[in-house]
Amino acid sequence: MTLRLENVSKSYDNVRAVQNISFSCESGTITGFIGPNGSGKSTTLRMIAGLTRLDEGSISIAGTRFQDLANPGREIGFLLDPSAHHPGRSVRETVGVAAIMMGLPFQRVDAAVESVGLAGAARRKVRSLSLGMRQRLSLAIALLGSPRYLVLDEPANGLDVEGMGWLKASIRAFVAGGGAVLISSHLLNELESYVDRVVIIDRGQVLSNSSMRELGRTDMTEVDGPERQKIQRILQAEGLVIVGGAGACVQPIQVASSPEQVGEILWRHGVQVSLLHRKQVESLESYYSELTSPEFAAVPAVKDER
Ligand SMILES: Nc1ncnc2c1ncn2[C@@H]1O[C@H](COP(=O)(O)OP(=O)(O)OP(=O)(O)O)[C@@H](O)[C@H]1O
Repeated sequence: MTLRLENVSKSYDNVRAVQNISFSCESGTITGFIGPNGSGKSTTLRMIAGLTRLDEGSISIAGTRFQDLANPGREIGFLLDPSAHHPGRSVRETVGVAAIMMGLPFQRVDAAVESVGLAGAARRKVRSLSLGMRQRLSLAIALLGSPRYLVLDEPANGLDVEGMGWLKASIRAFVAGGGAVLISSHLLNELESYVDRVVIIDRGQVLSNSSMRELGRTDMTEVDGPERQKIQRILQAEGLVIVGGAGACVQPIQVASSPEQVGEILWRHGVQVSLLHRKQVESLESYYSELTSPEFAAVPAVKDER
């Protein structure tokens, strides 16, 4: 059971919002989806929901395109835009409309409203709800059809401390039941405490896709030598991501890979190396900062002049 994106691209006029990205979310796992503002997260999540058309590539939910799902709300739940609900409807009516669309009995509505802690606000109009309450309402609708997948765009926005704890517990319970969750967030310290995998995106491209376990073991390598441009060119040609120190920078080149791999590649190419050592990843936030830092990030591949 997999939510799979393969070579997905999307441009708006001349903005390349998403460029050839691929990753998948397996059942029983929580995948964090992180990146700077404007890096393409919402565009990607909206493409999964069929709200934004793909230019290229494919997205499938357990092998089926979203558009082809017979009853999408029973398969995959979305929390994309908490302000999308009609402001004049009550909480109960809003969930009720969703239940009708999914072909669910109205009896499910009160339980759903209660499960997200909104029983006391069931008759309040959406326009009078706080952002955190709208997030809870959106989650009630996302979970209403007992889907197997959940896609959440910044669900923690507007939640208080208790709300954050509740959100985490809800996501964990969903995954414990065999579901798969894809969640975007800027709260990296929070995210680190409960995701299984993390996909880092910047300028529409996936920079890193690894499990938290792998990330803990992921080595950043610092490497340098008299032929710095050549080192950069060779490592990029071998598919490694340079995260800093390239070009004319005075710092060593930083590579998102192990020193063993970097050393083996450079040895194979006969390049002289003056420095090669491991730089440990301390936290998701520090790893993310290294990958996406404006001075260093997405170091463009140097042209192969050979
Ligand atoms: N409807 C649109 N029309 C034109 N450009 C758009 C549209 N939606 C997004 N973009 C552009 O696509 C790029 C990616 O935007 P997107 O909203 O996917 O980023 P994001 O990672 O979700 O950002 P944030 O963290 O700020 O929510 C940005 O350059 C944005 O300006």
